[in-house]
Amino acid sequence: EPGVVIKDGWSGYSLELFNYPEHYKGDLECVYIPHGVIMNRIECLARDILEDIGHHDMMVLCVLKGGYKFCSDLVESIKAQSRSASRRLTTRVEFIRFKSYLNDQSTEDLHIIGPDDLSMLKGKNVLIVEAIVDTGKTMRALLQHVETFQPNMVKVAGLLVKRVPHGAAELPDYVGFIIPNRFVVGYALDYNEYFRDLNHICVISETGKQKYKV
Ligand SMILES: Oc1ncnc2c1N=NC2
Repeated sequence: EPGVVIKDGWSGYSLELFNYPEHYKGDLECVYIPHGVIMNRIECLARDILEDIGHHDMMVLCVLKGGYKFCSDLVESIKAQSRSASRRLTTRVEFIRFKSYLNDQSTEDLHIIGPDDLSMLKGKNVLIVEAIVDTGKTMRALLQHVETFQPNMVKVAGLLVKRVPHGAAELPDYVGFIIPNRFVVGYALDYNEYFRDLNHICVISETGKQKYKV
């Protein structure tokens, strides 16, 4: 199975059934993926990752900002499961950001902000951790960039893969959920920097879109 598939018709859970920050009352449509479901799915991904690349020291490349919660919880779960399997596994985390500059054409130019020197990746098992993959552009740009540092192996973990037209041809190696083409927030996914402090993955309401529009 490539991941938990959420169908287009999924209307999410009613907000009244869940706890979320008071200041977002009225700004959300529904709870799309509750925090507990996210966490359990992450434990499964951690187990698969450990089986595949847990025999070597691991270099985790966290794609900011959206990936910081997924990365933190995933690394914790990998460490917890490697401890209980009494494995000695060091997991180092590096952070990179993408600045997609819109030049005068409509094309975007993906520019990686982060440590210029990623030579510490040489010979290592690298795990790229992204919260959401839609077009797959950043994933491909990052894979290309990482390959130049001659890692031993590179794998990609994506919490969410969005079904978008002309979407990513290839899926990440580890997929949390495959979701419809809707704008989701929460669990570090933002809308103009809002909703990162929301634990569940939710769909933003029209009110919320207007309220936090820039
Ligand atoms: O649904 C989304 N929510 C937040 N951020 C992004 C999304 N898709 N690409 C980037």
